[in-house]
Amino acid sequence: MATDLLTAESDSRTAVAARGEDALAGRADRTQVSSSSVDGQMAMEIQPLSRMHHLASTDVNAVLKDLIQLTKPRIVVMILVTTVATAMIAAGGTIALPTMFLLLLGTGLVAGSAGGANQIWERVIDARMPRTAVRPLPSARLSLAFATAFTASIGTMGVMILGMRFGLVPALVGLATWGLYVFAYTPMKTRTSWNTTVGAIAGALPMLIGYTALGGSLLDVTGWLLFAVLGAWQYPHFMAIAWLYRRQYDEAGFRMTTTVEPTGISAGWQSIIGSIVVIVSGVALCWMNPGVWPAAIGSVAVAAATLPMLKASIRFLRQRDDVTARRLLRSSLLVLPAVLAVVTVRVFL
Ligand code: HEM
Ligand SMILES: CC(C)=CCC/C(C)=C/CC/C(C)=C/COP(=O)(O)OP(=O)(O)O
Repeated sequence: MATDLLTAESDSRTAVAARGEDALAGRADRTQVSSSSVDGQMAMEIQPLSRMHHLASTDVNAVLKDLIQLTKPRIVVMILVTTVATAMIAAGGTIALPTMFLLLLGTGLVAGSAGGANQIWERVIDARMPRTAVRPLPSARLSLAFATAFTASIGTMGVMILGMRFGLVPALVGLATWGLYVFAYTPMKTRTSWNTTVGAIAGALPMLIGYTALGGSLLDVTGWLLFAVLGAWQYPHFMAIAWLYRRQYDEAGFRMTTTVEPTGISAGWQSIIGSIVVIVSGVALCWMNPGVWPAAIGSVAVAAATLPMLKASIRFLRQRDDVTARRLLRSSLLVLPAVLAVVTVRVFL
């Protein structure tokens, strides 16, 4: 998973970026919108004229692939990992499979819709970065209308599933997260590097969807400690990315910590502080349930699980280059599930 992200910017990506800019600038004279009915659903895409023919199964697969890409699937999967943990912590026991399935479906659809709305909003600026130019909208593989209809449909379905099966609170938290991510975080990305803080709040709020869906309350300290773990984790996670893509961000016009403070010292410190807050909130979570020994063992386990990310943050601060940033990103993606596993298991001891 991490290898995809970490792959060096290739020439082909740059070429796609140029094509995407062309398409968005209306210079895509070799493209044409086509539509076809697939399993009762209208599927639309913009295809090169040379490929204009009846939609074969490969085209259907390509459209499905693009729709999945529109939802930022890797982020959604990781959000669902956090949802499983928070739901189990709130339930304090096992959860019936159909209940878990509906929770993951509802949360996944809302999160995917948020990713889609973000890509719709950023379709022009995304065409300027090799990393994002390959996305379905900047590279004109999906039409704006189809992407919008899909994003609205899955978002509505997700909120309805959460509301009807789990109640108003998780549904409203989902809606608020969507709104914060799309209407606050997304426009802030080109204005101020404080966007990361707003993004971290949006990224951490899904913790409260799973938590409130399975009986937790918004007034519980536990729910907010879970929120703090994910909120703080995003600093090392994103500072590594912000360093790796700093030139692309800068050239495209995004204001990130590493573009406004290019030495990386601020990014390094933010990663270290974020890692420490993950340990502190994780340890606090271990003490929220009775039992001194399980709490003490859990605390040591949380610290041990987060240590690779803290060490990688310190190494990055001391030697700010792509190698240390890649290690930091990789460790962040391993540390989050590990910490969540520890605090979840602790509840059952
Ligand atoms: C301030 C908040 C965050 C920012 C700015 C951020 C940004 C990013 C970016 C730019 C990528 C690269 C995507 C790509 O390769 O095109 C990424 C990857 C990823 N993010 Fe985040 N992210 C944030 C929060 C989160 C959250 C809350 C989660 C889930 C809990 C998450 C999980 C992931 C995963 C799993 C990847 C995939 C890594 C890979 O492709 O190997 N991120 N993030
Ligand atoms: C339930 C629900 C609504 C969940 C939504 C939560 C969500 C999608 C969080 C994402 C966190 C985040 C800031 C990602 C980066 O986006 P980016 O725009 O910086 O990434 P990009 O540069 O790759 O587009």
